[in-house]
Amino acid sequence: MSARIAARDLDLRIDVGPGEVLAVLGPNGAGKSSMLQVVAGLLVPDEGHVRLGERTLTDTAEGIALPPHRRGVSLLAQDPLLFPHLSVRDNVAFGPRSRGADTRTSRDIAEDWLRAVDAGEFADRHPGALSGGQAQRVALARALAVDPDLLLLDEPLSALDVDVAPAMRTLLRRVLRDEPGRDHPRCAVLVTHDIIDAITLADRLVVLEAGRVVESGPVAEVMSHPRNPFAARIAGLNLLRGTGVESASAQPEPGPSTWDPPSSAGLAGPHEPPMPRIQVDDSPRTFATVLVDDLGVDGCVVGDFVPGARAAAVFAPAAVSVFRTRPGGSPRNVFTVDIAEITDRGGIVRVRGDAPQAPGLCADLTPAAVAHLHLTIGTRVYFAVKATEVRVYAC
Ligand SMILES: Nc1ncnc2c1ncn2[C@@H]1O[C@H](COP(=O)(O)OP(=O)(O)OP(=O)(O)O)[C@@H](O)[C@H]1O
Repeated sequence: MSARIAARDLDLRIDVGPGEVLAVLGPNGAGKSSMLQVVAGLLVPDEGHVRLGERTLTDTAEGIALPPHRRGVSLLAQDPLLFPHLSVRDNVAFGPRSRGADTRTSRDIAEDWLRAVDAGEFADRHPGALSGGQAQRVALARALAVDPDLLLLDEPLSALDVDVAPAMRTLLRRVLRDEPGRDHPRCAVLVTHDIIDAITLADRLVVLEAGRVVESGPVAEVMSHPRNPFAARIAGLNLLRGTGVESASAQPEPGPSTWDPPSSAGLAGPHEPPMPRIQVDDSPRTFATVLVDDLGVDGCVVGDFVPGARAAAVFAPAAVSVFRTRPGGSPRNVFTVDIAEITDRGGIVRVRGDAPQAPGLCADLTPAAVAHLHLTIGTRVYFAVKATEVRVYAC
């Protein structure tokens, strides 16, 4: 699809491969729902097209705008939007019936899908007698009962209690991934705020910001190499962006080092060096610097890197050591940080602070290290990270 909508400052181009599940993430107002509305036929862009396989659903240049029910697309929204006066069975049978199936066949289809989403026992109830999780399962059955080629999911788990969401996620995975009896897998677009949804359900991820695609790629690739602050935040990584310069000064430090996995959560009091890293390869490392304002951040080059072009320096909060006085000695990147937030993350304490060149840098410490360093909001500290823990790439 491609869509330009001036009133929403939207200018998007997104492709989904056959059988692929695409997760769409982005901050509030980024254009995620508008994108789904364009694909579902609820919103006509100023300019653009939507194609599904061989079929054109929208083409502003050709004056084509198929109505929602003729697109072969189902939209499952946050709100199940079931018809309150119909039984669950008739809610699900409504789609096949309005596409010409007789009453008997429509009800058989409905019952098959209700069983597939573990909601067969609710067939005779009315929506008012269902819990939120049950209603959402029925809504999924209703979306699938019309056998769509494309399923659009708009935060389908966000209205569910935390204890119900995992079961719905498992169910979505089953219908998206392992669906029996379909000669070609259907594709799906999943709008979500939850990175776990993207990791567990999607093949690829796009990140929207201000109506534009700012990241796109396989989920693991985007999460390990974010190029945009929003993607870095959901990936749980620190990201600084600046200009790439070749580095003469940064030298690898002795000893094994790697990026994945980061060291134990233990790290990083002044007297507590990071745990040894697991050596994953012996290939020689190329070091480079990302110049962020007046600060050079040294790191290992991974992937593309062009001196003089924009580059990202990325490191895990677990790789950061925190000091009360500026550390000297071995070559490290050092940021002067004023602590803005200290949060408990279940045995790990995340310390977030603002450096002049980089607001919102994070370090993960043990509670003992936080106590030992007497850290509180407003404390000035120094975040240090070895060049071997920083990945540098074009962005
Ligand atoms: N009905 C509307 N009329 C005009 N502008 C709208 C309308 N709905 C949304 N917008 C604007 O379009 C832009 C994209 O909004 P959209 O709802 O698509 O974002 P979103 O990523 O889905 O946000 P959220 O995560 O908050 O649901 C925003 O600037 C928003 O204010």
